[in-house]
Amino acid sequence: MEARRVMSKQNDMQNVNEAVMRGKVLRAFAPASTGNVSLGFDLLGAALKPIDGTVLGDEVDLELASEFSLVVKGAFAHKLPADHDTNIVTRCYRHFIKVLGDKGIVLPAVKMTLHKHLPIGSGLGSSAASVVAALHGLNEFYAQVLGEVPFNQHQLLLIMGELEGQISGSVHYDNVAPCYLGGLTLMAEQADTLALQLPTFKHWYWVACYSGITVSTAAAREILPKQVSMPDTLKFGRQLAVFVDALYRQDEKLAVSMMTDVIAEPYRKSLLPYFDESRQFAMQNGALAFGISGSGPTVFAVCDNLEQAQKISLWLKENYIQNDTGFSHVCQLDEQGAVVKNANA
Ligand SMILES: Nc1ncnc2c1ncn2[C@@H]1O[C@H](COP(=O)(O)OP(=O)(O)OP(=O)(O)O)[C@@H](O)[C@H]1O
Ligand SMILES: N[C@@H](CCO)C(=O)O
Repeated sequence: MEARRVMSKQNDMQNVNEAVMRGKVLRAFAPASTGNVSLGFDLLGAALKPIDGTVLGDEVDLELASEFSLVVKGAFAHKLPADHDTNIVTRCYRHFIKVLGDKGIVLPAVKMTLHKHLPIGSGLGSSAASVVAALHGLNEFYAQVLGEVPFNQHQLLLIMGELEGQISGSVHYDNVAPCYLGGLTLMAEQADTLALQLPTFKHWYWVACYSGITVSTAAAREILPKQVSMPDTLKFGRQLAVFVDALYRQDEKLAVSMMTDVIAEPYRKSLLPYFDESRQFAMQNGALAFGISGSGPTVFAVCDNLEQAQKISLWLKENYIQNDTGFSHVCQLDEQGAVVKNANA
């Protein structure tokens, strides 16, 4: 009897909040991210933000509706399957509602609008940005209906990894974690600690150049050897450990000397026309490090000087880009990660 009274009080409260939320549109933004950062295959990732204010990430709008629907807009909307049931945003919604439904929490439906700004199969964590914007948006939207967030940060990140894994072929957090949390993140993948935020070099610029071609993450994983040699294993472990130590001690020279890729780049660069020439130009023109962003084709160059970063970005624009969908941006790390705002304002 008492439990029923509490439940009915909750329902009354939910009805009041639903009424308040009617007509309100919440917009969630999730930034582009670079996975691996050369030395941390599947374990290290960073969120990126162009310094010129360009929106580099996906946005999802949410508003109350009588039934669920998804609208897809934006520069890369036409590259996604026409059937919205296969869109990862729809899958996020259904999963989110089901997990809560299984706990007896029944929520009103939403209309979601995905603004697909990130190219698909780009190496910039495109599906991860949709997953993070959708799930963070749902969590914050329903928090306004329920009075508290349905999932805490850890629970939500677990769901993000699971959903991202459904389409990229394996669960790896190096895009969803930095995209959601911001900054540079190292995966711990423990029951109570999924990802750790690392210190960074605040004066670094990250040039990110997308060539315009598509490389599927699943295909780029398929071409990697199934075994790693003993010398490469030792080098990988040493580089990652020393890099993290160098970050904590802010030893830039040592950190930079660890930024090479023994796991993926030797195999994946064959998928990337003009990779070697681009690396050569970047390194001869002041880059501290250069590598493949995630599974490519985007490449990144790290610089400690804005002029050099701009020069490298321009050269990549003119030489690495293959078609008119490509772009190049000088970025810094996006320390905020996913954010929501009131889209009515
Ligand atoms: N909202 C979405 N955003 C991106 N991809 C989506 C989305 N919904 C469904 N997909 C599908 O998921 C797959 C994503 O493939 P993949 O993992 O290779 O790309 P990605 O996440 O864009 O890669 P990257 O991390 O390199 O940017 C594609 O087949 C794409 O059609
Ligand atoms: N760590 C993943 C990132 C995919 O964007 C990979 O390199 O396959």
